[in-house]
Amino acid sequence: MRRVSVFGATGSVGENTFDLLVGRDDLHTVALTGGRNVTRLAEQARALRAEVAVTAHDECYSDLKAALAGSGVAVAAGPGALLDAAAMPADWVMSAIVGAAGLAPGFRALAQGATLALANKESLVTAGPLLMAEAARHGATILPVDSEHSAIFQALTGEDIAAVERIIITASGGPFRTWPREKLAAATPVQAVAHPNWTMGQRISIDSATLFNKALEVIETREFFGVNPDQIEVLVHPQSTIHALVGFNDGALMAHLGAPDMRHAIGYALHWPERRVLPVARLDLAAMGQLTFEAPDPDRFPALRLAREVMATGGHAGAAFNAAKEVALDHFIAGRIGFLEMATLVERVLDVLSPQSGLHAEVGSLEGVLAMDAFARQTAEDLVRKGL
Ligand SMILES: NC(=O)C1=CN([C@@H]2O[C@H](COP(=O)(O)OP(=O)(O)OC[C@H]3O[C@@H](n4cnc5c(N)ncnc54)[C@H](OP(=O)(O)O)[C@@H]3O)[C@@H](O)[C@H]2O)C=CC1
Ligand SMILES: CC(=O)[C@@H](O)[C@H](O)COP(=O)(O)O
Ligand SMILES: [Mn+2]
Repeated sequence: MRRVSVFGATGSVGENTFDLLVGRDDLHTVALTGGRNVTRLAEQARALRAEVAVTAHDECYSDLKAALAGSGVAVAAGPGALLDAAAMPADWVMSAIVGAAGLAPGFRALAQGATLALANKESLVTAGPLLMAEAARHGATILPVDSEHSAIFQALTGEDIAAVERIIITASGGPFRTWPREKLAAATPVQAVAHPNWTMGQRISIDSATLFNKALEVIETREFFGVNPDQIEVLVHPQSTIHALVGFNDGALMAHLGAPDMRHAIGYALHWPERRVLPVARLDLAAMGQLTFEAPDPDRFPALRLAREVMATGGHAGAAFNAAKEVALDHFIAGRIGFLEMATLVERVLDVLSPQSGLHAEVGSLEGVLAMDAFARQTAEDLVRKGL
C-alpha cells in the first residue's frame, strides 16, 4: 500500500489533493496538516482515515482534539509536530503549505527519502540548492506541482536538458493586466484576489496580480531545472491555457496545454512516471477560438525585474526577496500599504540588505536560510513602521 501525507491539506492545493486521494483504497494516509481550519482538517482526516492530523498552531490543539474525538486519528500541534509528521515514513508527500513556513517540513520529508510533490514554490526560491542537494543525498525525488513547472517537466520527459535553448513560462497577467498605473495605486485586496482563471488561495492570487507569483516562478524554474536566468522568459497569456513552453536547439517549441485545474499537475505528480485518467475538463480548442500573447509590462509590474536582480545576486537573496514579499503582502491585505507599494517595499529591503548581511553568501544550511528570512522580515517591518 502506498503511503501518502499532505502538508497544507486544508488549502486550495490541499483540497485538490484530497479530492484525488479520497476513495482510493490503494493509498494509505499517514499525516494531514493544516493551520487554523481544524474543522475541515478533522473532516479530511476522518474521510482518509489518517494516522495523524496536525495543526501548525498550538492554540488550535484542543479544538482539533475535540473534532477528532473517537476517530482513532492521533492529534498534534505546533511547528515541531509538523516536523515530526514529516519524519513519519511516507512514499509521497504533498508540500502545499503557503509561504516560507513550508520549507522545513518539506526538507524533513526528503530526509526520509519520500517523493516530494512540491507546490510550495517558496522552498526552491529560498533554499533551492539546499533542497536539491538534500534530495540527492537521500535518494529522494522532487516532482514539481506548480502548473508551469509540471508543464515544463512533462515537456522535458525523454529530452536532454543540454538541448534546451529556452523555457517560456506563461502568466495570466492577473486581474489588473490592463489597468493603468494610476488605477493600480488604489487597487484593493478584494480586487487583487479575483484571479481571472484559477481558483487559488488568497496569497498566491494576490501575488498573481502583482506578478510576484511569476517572479517566484522564474527563480523556481532556475533552481529546479538548472538553466541560466537568460534562458527563462515570461509571456503574458491571458487565457492560461498554455502553461509553459520549452524551446529546443533545433527550433522546436513544445507547449503544454490544459484546463486551469490543479488536479492535473497534482495527479501527474501522484502517478508519475505513469499517466492515469484524471477528472479534469478536456479542452475544446475550436470553441476557444484563439489564444493570445503579450509581453509583460515592466513599469506597472516591477516584480519580474526584481527576480532577475535576485538571481544575479544569488546566495540568500531569494530568501530575503520572498520574506520581504510575504511581509509586503501582509501589510497590503491589512490595508496598511498600497498595491504598488508592495514592490517598492521589496526593492527597499533588497537595497538595505545588499551591502552587508551575507546576502551573497552561498546557501549552506537551513538555519542560514531561516536567519536571512527573519532578518529580511524585520527589515521590512522597520521600513513600514518608518513609512515608505
Ligand atoms: N492554489 C494553487 O492553485 C497553487 C498554489 N501553489 C503554491 O502552493 C502553496 C499553497 O497554496 P494554496 O493552496 O493556494 O494556499 P492556501 O492559503 O489555500 O492554503 C495554505 C495551507 O497552508 C496552511 N498554512 C497556512 N499558514 C501556515 C503555517 N504558518 N504553517 C503551517 N501551515 C500553514 C493553511 O492552513 P489553514 O487554511 O487551515 O489555516 C492551508 O492548509 C503555495 O506555496 C502556493 O504558492 C502553486 C501553484 C498553484
Ligand atoms: C496554477 C498556478 O500554477 C499558479 O501559479 C498560476 O500560474 C497563477 O497564475 P498567474 O499566471 O496569474 O500567476
Ligand atoms: Mn504557477
